[in-house]
Amino acid sequence: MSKADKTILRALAGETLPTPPIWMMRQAGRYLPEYRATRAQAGDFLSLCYNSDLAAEVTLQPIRRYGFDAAILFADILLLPQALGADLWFETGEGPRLSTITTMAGVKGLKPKEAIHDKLAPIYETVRILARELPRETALIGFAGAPWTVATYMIAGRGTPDQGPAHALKAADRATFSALIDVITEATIDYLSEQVKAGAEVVKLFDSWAGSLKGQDFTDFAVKPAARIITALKARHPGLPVIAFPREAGAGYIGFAKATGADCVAVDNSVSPEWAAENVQKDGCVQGNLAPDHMVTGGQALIDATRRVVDAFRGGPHIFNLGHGITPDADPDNVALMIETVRNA
Ligand SMILES: Cc1c2[nH]c(c1CCC(=O)O)Cc1[nH]c(c(CCC(=O)O)c1C)Cc1[nH]c(c(CCC(=O)O)c1C)Cc1[nH]c(c(C)c1CCC(=O)O)C2
Repeated sequence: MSKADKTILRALAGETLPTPPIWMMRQAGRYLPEYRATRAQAGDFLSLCYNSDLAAEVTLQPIRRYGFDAAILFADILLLPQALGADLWFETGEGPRLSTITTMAGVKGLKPKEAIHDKLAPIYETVRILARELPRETALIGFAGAPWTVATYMIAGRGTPDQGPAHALKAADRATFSALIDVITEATIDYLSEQVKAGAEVVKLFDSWAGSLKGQDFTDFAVKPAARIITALKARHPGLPVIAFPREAGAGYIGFAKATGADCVAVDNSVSPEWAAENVQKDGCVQGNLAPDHMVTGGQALIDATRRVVDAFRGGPHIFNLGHGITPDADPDNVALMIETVRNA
């Protein structure tokens, strides 16, 4: 089998396949007992991210268990801010905490992008291990956070329900806010480029909080940074496929692929698959969008909803996925049922 036969790469190139390739956001995660065991062996989540052998191991676990068509590098979008000089830690049961950046002096105090690779070297090593060890039919996806989403954590120092602190800085001190977006954008290009050099075949940009950017802000801080990153990456790595995920963008999903140069737009489950087929898939490959709750609840409702997603996207290129990451309370048997349903639909 040659690289060109990997089903995800075919879908990303615009091919309509009889059965959509499938992978799952957060497919390596706490719902899997083998993940919990390896995480315990590493000590904590960040130690797992920076231990290349163990990070490769947890990336491979869902591939062995389920035979997904793609593996996603095990890491986190907040490793980049840490490499830029922010402090980062995870509060058990709560989530990430970072030192905050809210002034121009703070932005100027970040490390130059050339300095990020020392800290991120173990991530590139994880990619190299995976490029060697993955089954030949499995594509390897690298990723980074999109600048807006990463900035929301760097400004607030934590996850926030409405991204209030980032919106406040954007309103009060546009120059500082824009300078931070620029620093993240430039560093993200180099970070993803190193992942590609190490063996990532696809890259995905996670803009988890894109939905809270409205109007011109969506254009300036979701569309434009993504376009800049994608243009630069494709100049360095001709033919590199890119998936963009402007989560909860709603009408902002329309035209996003054309405006950014993304080969595929991942859609969350707040839009119906029929709407996404009509409005987004007309421009190319779509990824999504089964509600992650079905991985908890299972049963006939899971089967029906899975078939509905497959049927809605049958007329064009599609990568089957959830609308957001699988949650820790999911039942691994429901994942198997979803995959069986997709492959027999
Ligand atoms: C916002 C964001 C983060 N990280 C990420 C995003 C964007 C996607 C999204 O919206 O989910 C992206 C991410 N995080 C992780 C991956 C690895 C690849 C994958 O499995 O999809 C990816 C692509 C591992 C992870 N990142 C995290 C875990 C759980 C850590 C653990 O094992 O305790 C995993 C598997 C931790 C994390 N990391 C982050 C938060 C808010 C949390 C805490 C919430 C939680 O616990 O689920 C930041």
